[in-house]
Amino acid sequence: MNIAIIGTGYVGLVSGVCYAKLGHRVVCVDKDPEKIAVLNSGGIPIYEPGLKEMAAESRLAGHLVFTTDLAFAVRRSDIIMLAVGTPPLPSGEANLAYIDQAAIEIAEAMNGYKIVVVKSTVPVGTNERLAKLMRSRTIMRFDSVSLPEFLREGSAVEDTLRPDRIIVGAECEGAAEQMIRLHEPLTEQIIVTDIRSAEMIKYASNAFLATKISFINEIANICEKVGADVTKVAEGMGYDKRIGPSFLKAGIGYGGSCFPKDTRALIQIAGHVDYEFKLLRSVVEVNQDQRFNVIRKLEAIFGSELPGKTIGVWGLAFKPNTDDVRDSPALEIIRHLVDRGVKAKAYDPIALPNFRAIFGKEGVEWCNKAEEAAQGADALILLTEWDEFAGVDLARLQRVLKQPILIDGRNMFKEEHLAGTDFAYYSVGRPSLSKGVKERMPVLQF
Ligand SMILES: NC(=O)c1ccc[n+]([C@@H]2O[C@H](COP(=O)([O-])OP(=O)(O)OC[C@H]3O[C@@H](n4cnc5c(N)ncnc54)[C@H](O)[C@@H]3O)[C@@H](O)[C@H]2O)c1
Ligand SMILES: O=c1ccn([C@@H]2O[C@H](COP(=O)(O)OP(=O)(O)O[C@H]3O[C@H](CO)[C@@H](O)[C@H](O)[C@H]3O)[C@@H](O)[C@H]2O)c(=O)[nH]1
Repeated sequence: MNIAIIGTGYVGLVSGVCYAKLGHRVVCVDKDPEKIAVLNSGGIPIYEPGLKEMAAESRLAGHLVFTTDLAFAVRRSDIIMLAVGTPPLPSGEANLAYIDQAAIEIAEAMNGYKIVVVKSTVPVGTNERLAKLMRSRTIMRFDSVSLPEFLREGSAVEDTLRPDRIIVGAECEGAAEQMIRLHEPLTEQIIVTDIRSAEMIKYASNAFLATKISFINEIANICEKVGADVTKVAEGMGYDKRIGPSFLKAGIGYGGSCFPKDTRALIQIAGHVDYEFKLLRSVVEVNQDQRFNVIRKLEAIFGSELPGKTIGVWGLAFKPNTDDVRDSPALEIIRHLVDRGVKAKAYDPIALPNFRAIFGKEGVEWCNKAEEAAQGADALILLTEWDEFAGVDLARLQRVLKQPILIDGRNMFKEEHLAGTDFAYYSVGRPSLSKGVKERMPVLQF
């Protein structure tokens, strides 16, 4: 099939490369000429394991083209997929200006029948509104399809080539059939539904996963007070098939370009139909507070002496295997520490340049190596669970730090890692581990 993808960000690029891998003729369009220049020179503007090699193969086979010329891409394609951003407005609502603009440009370029597919995450009713907007700009026939995207950053290629399910929201049977044919090689779980339900499935899925995370984080906070271990609790819960083991990792709360934005947008969507989504409001509130547990632990350890201390920070990305720092909890944690007069030394294996570009404050020493960030620090906080950190020799790390204090915001280390070291170790919802490792530091109560 001939496919045009409008918006070559995360979703557009990964989808485009994967459809090309399946043998389709794909044109990826972006209005950002620098991005297209990077792609045309064989580079990849995002860090995503496996993507660069696959893109190179498909370009070589002539299946994948990158351009800024939207009209060219639309004219030569039968299926036009919208994958532009829908970032949050200050109110929390999705900003639909980019998708509206792209839809207008598509309509004005159309030279015959097209299937117009929305992959971007958009509020319920948006596909219908976009179709009206396009009909006011073209006399050409087209059908609308909502095809929400469920890929995760860091495992985006794998998620796209082996998805749990494909959701197709369509009114036109022919368009739905084309979508089934396109995705049949990937999964048997293709669910065809009406457009509004497809739009809602995306928000409901993200909101549910966010709810699981806030739930386990609250359980972790209680575990710290009652002396239970949240990792054991989550494991025990996860064996129940009705609950499942995934998304029950306690930590510093969720971040990234999707959960924070989509949970707030769903609260707004509900508000517009006069429904207060109380549960989701609490999920967001719990998540917002969870990141401050790291700071509360530092305050409990250093008391009024926290200003002036040097704190090493390991991990800036919102999760491992990505260089995306959008809504990363590390942003707020480090800004808060710097505002309190703390000197931060920060390191991330991949995301440091992106983080530094949006951090917007003085007071951080940017480090090229994990050990450099720990050197001479009064304590180390771990905010992203990169594999690199798991392999660190903690006995050596202890010698590098001014004081052997480690606050593990992701429960990365186990008792055996710490055995034989002198670390005062604090994690999330595992108080027994903290006490067992270091008697001279207090067992923190919050
Ligand atoms: N990032 C993810 O992991 C993910 C996963 C699932 C769904 N989504 C959803 O997919 C959508 C895209 O997300 P993203 O992270 O890929 O966005 P992004 O911000 O990385 O990329 C969007 C791209 O669209 C381009 N663009 C905007 N208007 C354009 C136009 N008129 N013509 C051509 N290009 C245009 C921008 O230049 C940008 O490169 C969002 O709605 C998001 O919520 C994202
Ligand atoms: O048990 C867990 C699982 C995740 N997280 C955090 O949750 C956030 C999101 O993680 P993840 O879902 O793996 O990453 P995303 O790439 O943001 O993917 C989510 O958001 C995408 C955009 O909508 C969807 O397509 C995906 O299905 C959905 O998982 C990260 O900060 C993680 O650290 C936890 O704290 N505990």
